[in-house]
Amino acid sequence: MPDDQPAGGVPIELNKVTKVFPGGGAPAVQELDLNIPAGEIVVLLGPSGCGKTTTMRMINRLIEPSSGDILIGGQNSRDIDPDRLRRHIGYVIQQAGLFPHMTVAANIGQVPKMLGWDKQRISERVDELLTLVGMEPATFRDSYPRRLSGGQQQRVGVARALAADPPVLLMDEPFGALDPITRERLQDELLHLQDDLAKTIVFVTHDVDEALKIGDHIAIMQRPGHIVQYARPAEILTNPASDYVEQFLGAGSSMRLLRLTKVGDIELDQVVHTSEGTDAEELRQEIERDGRGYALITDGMRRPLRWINQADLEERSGPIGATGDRVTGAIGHRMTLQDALEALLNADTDVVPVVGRRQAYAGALSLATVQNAIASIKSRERERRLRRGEAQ
Ligand SMILES: Nc1ncnc2c1ncn2[C@@H]1O[C@H](COP(=O)(O)OP(=O)(O)OP(=O)(O)O)[C@@H](O)[C@H]1O
Repeated sequence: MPDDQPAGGVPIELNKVTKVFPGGGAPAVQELDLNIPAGEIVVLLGPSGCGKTTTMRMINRLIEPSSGDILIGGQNSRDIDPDRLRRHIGYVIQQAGLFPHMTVAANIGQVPKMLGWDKQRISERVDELLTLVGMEPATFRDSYPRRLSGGQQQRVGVARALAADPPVLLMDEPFGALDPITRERLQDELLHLQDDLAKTIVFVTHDVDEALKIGDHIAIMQRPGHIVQYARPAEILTNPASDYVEQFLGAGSSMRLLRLTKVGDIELDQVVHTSEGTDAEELRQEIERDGRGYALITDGMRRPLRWINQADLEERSGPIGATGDRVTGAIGHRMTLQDALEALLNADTDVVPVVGRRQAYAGALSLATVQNAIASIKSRERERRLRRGEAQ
């Protein structure tokens, strides 16, 4: 692990890791195997006491494993000095764990200071990180943690963990104490940050929805301290490995798939679409061939303008011009299917146009399209499972 760390993440491998606390009876973690790919967010998900925190804390050696190996970037963590290891692994906990007597800047600059950075470099880094987590440096640099809201404290916690640009971040229920709206916002911000940073992040939660949203992979844990399923979120939803997993996930897997899937990821309807210059008679014939009875009129940049019905075109010729009913709302291709469904239910029409880059027409969505998409995601996951079963 060189001191001059690359910005991206490194893989972490846990091999048969066990932790028995002195006098603790059953192991807190038992022969746990886990491969965490570089640059991914892996969520440890499970009920209280299943060993999530113990597993995480063994990675930075806040807890020493009783047996087994943990490799970080290919190097056995036993061979790395614990202080040095912890300087290369950012750690974020619930309620941020900031030092109350230190300013925001001093909190963030703590590890760089230990690493011997000069004052100027630390100060620049603090400002850079505050900006990164959405806090105005001039306003917050000299504040004390108690003056900050829970969400702001948590942002500072993330900034502090990122200070020395570690390849690995451990996050132990970092948003657990926040109200639902702040929590959602910080989850979004973390995903946004991760797009650029590509750290290896181990994230502990017992909130199923948080895990599904944040995780590239999810490890579902069961007492005593082992993993019962390790898979991508969609697979866990469509193919829970056991009754335990199914029960833990609870009801509503289809609703959760709606939340996981983006409009741009599904097959959209394609409706007849054309510009205002099109001849009315030609369009009428095209609508008739298509069979839906309507078409979408777009502008020169292919942005949706109006819906037009076959009946509006009867006995007309020449350019269609400004005929038709104005499109009142479009669905963005980055929206989740859940948000799209909400938009559909509130729309004046059964079909709503979907727009991609520069608001250009990309397709259309109806309730039936969404329903079909969910059915096909489920059947794809089933097929994948069958193929894998045959390959084994
Ligand atoms: N220092 C300790 N000494 C003895 N037993 C411990 C210690 N820390 C944890 N344990 C036990 O190890 C088991 C796993 O605890 P751990 O905190 O890792 O679970 P968890 O899944 O993170 O739970 P939670 O969601 O409640 O934080 C529990 O039975 C707990 O009581």
